[in-house]
Amino acid sequence: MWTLRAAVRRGLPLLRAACSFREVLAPAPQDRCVRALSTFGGKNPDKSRLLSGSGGEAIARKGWKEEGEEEDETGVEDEEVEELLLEREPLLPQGAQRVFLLHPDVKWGAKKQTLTRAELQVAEAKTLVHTLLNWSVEETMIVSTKTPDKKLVFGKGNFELLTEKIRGSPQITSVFLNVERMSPLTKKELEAAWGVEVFDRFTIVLHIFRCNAKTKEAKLQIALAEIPLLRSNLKNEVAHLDQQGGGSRYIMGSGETFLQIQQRVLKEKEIKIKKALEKLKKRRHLLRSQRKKRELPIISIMGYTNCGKTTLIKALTGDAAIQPRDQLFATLDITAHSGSLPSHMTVVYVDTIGFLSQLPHDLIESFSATLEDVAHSDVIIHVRDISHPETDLQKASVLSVLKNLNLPNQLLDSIIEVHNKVDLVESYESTEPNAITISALLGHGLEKLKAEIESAVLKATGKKLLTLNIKLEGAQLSWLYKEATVQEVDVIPENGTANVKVIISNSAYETLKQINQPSGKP
Ligand SMILES: Nc1nc2c(ncn2[C@@H]2O[C@H](COP(=O)(O)OP(=O)(O)OP(=O)(O)O)[C@@H](O)[C@H]2O)c(=O)[nH]1
Ligand SMILES: [Mg+2]
Repeated sequence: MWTLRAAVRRGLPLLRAACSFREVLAPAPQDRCVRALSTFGGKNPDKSRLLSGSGGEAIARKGWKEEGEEEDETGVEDEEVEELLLEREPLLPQGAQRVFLLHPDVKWGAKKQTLTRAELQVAEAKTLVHTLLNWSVEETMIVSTKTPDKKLVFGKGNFELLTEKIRGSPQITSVFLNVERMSPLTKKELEAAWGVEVFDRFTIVLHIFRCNAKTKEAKLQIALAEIPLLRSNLKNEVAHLDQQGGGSRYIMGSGETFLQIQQRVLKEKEIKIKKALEKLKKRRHLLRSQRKKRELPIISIMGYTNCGKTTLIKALTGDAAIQPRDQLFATLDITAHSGSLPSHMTVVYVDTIGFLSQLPHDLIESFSATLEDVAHSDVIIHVRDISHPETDLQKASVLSVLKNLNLPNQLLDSIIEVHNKVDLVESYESTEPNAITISALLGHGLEKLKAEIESAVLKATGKKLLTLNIKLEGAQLSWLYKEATVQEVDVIPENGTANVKVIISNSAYETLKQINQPSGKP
């Protein structure tokens, strides 16, 4: 008796061909503008303890690249992207920064944050700062305000105290005002009063995104998200020029003012970026339908940033080339990796961008196109870092984003919730009966998870996993190869039959019975 691993024969060699993307296969280069965090909540162990991969298979490393594609068939030239990204002003100053982290706390009214506490928001803001190379938090302060929308954010008394404090602290080189977005006017006024640069959450997150984006699509999406920022900066600059009698004057011979010319240039840039993104999106749709034809089930791995999505995919696929990093927004590009389940069924795991509560709106919108792919998956795994003090809030943020993605109800109802990083919580017991507890880093709980994924895939795809006894003569076996997914064939030479393990839809199974009654048990 001999065994043929059909999954290996049929699936994986096709997929190996797709591993030519050096950009993602190569170890992630040391980013010049962001760093890996040495700790997150002070708990993450040394990365050298990551499961070492056993050389598992990886597919479609960049976007949805698959079999037979040329290195770049996206229809969007590198030069085109480079041109669109040219002349971008740095968002943050280069070199070391000692930051005064200032959190405006609204204690009541519509602007009050109900789901979180100021201390935890500050902890998240600190993690963002620590993601930046050579940046440190010099001091943190939570200051209450009733007027977060006013130009100077704080009431008169608090504002004066803050000004005195910042002006009297030469070691502070900049202020991180932990609000989602600050108007250019507020920024200008605060910087004038405090004598240092002031940044909001949007700018910091955008900077981290710029540093971590690797594919054309991610880079262009970020460039698109920057356009509103450029527009409001432009208005600000023109107001400034106007004060000096310049911005609104007509530029000789052009019939346009400086403001109009700049606005037109921005509009043209926006249109070009959208066009390029549209081309990339079409490409993704094409690849998606090719993949569907091959009937590889798709499992999307989603969750809050830094919860361990990439580490889990590494553990499930054994792919040594995957490089998780202890960093917020380490993954910005949707990538797909193949793995196999207990029955040897080959599935595709899709790594996605992590969520952050109060992620600036423009950024969410710019990434929603990439997340569209999630709607076409068969199963979603929601990974949670249960060692994080705000794990419940993180869950709520992720679920609310998922709801807004207009995913089919069936997909939403079958989310597998995974409680990761159990190794960091002593005697962890989940209160949620269906959750699966794992340590992606140490490889605990993965077999149970794989079994759960397998049954979810079979349920979602309406397929059965059967072992059929098939006569070798005749056309049954080749019919099964064509119409179903053959997992394994155990040939029994003594009676000229084979036990065939197959994943098959109900309708195909009925047809098979009519064409040629199999002589075995399901
Ligand atoms: N202790 C422990 N650390 C883990 C576990 N899983 C992941 N980590 C660590 O958590 C950090 C983040 O892991 P990633 O896999 O990059 O997280 P991610 O969700 O992909 O993050 P983003 O791509 O930034 O959204 C890394 O330092 C991992 O080593 C786990 O089970 N236990
Ligand atoms: Mg990741």
